[in-house]
Amino acid sequence: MMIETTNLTKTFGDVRAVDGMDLAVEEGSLHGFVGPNGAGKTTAMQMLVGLLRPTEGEAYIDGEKAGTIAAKEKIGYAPQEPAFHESMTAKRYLVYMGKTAGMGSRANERADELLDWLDLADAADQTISGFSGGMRRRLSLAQAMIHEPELLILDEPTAELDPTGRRIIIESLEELTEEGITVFVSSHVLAELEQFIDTVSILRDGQLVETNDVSAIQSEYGGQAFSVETSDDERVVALIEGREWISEVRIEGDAIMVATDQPDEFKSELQTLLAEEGILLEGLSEEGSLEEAFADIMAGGEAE
Ligand SMILES: Nc1ncnc2c1ncn2[C@@H]1O[C@H](COP(=O)(O)OP(=O)(O)OP(=O)(O)O)[C@@H](O)[C@H]1O
Repeated sequence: MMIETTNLTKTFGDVRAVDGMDLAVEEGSLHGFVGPNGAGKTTAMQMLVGLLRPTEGEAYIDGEKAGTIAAKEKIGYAPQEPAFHESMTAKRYLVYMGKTAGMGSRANERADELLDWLDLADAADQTISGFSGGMRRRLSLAQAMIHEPELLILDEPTAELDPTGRRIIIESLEELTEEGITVFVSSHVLAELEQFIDTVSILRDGQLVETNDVSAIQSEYGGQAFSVETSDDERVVALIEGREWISEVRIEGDAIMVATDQPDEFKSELQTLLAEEGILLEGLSEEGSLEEAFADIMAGGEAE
């Protein structure tokens, strides 16, 4: 396991910010760490990176106890509110961070690679104080990656970004999947992560509510729901019932309600079937998403 915690707990006075968390994240996975504001995500991450000491329980990073040098060397961390040396240029800052991590002359080349990768090459020689919010997030990600860590821990890397800024970060994280890096990324908006994470843990009031494959959570909580209107609803229901890309189908009023954990498959198969049968598609709208499933989990009091 890349991350393994047992009864990980942190209390601040009466507040159990993280409460008996047993978490396991496999090497190479892209793991979403999701929960509403105040759920304990930042506190848990700070224990994993060794910035906070657990009140109870333990955390291990690839077998090394969290907080030890051996564990820290494996981790790249981008905090929720990154703090930079504002008067440095982006390039100098990255090289400096690389050297601090013991990289030597390779830091220079690595900084250029990362600036390039994160669309910051043109800003390499600008001082950080003039950077926009989006540029700061990207620089923070570059900083986390400078020493080629095995595990990236990213605290809400897309928070407060405009859609373009979000897209650049998410696309960058998607690319990491191919490199086998383990990514542990938090957000309070599951929809932002669900397109690229493979496993997810959901945290509420310091406790893990659920930890599973994204696809399992999607099907457990109904997956994606669609409302479909056609010229012959009954015939369509008869045609699609029992197909492996359908979890549930029924007629509700003037529409067919469909739940599926394979929405893309569903949409393309439905269109093929309707065309073959000469049935008209009069309306197709998305009714629910993992985000709604998440809202149900949050509201459902399912914590152990
Ligand atoms: N240093 C601290 N002293 C006292 N209470 C704290 C401290 N740090 C966190 N808390 C409390 O612990 C709980 C969890 O906070 P934490 O920041 O870990 O949540 P979070 O899930 O990261 O939330 P957000 O998405 O808002 O950052 C909150 O109730 C918070 O007020």
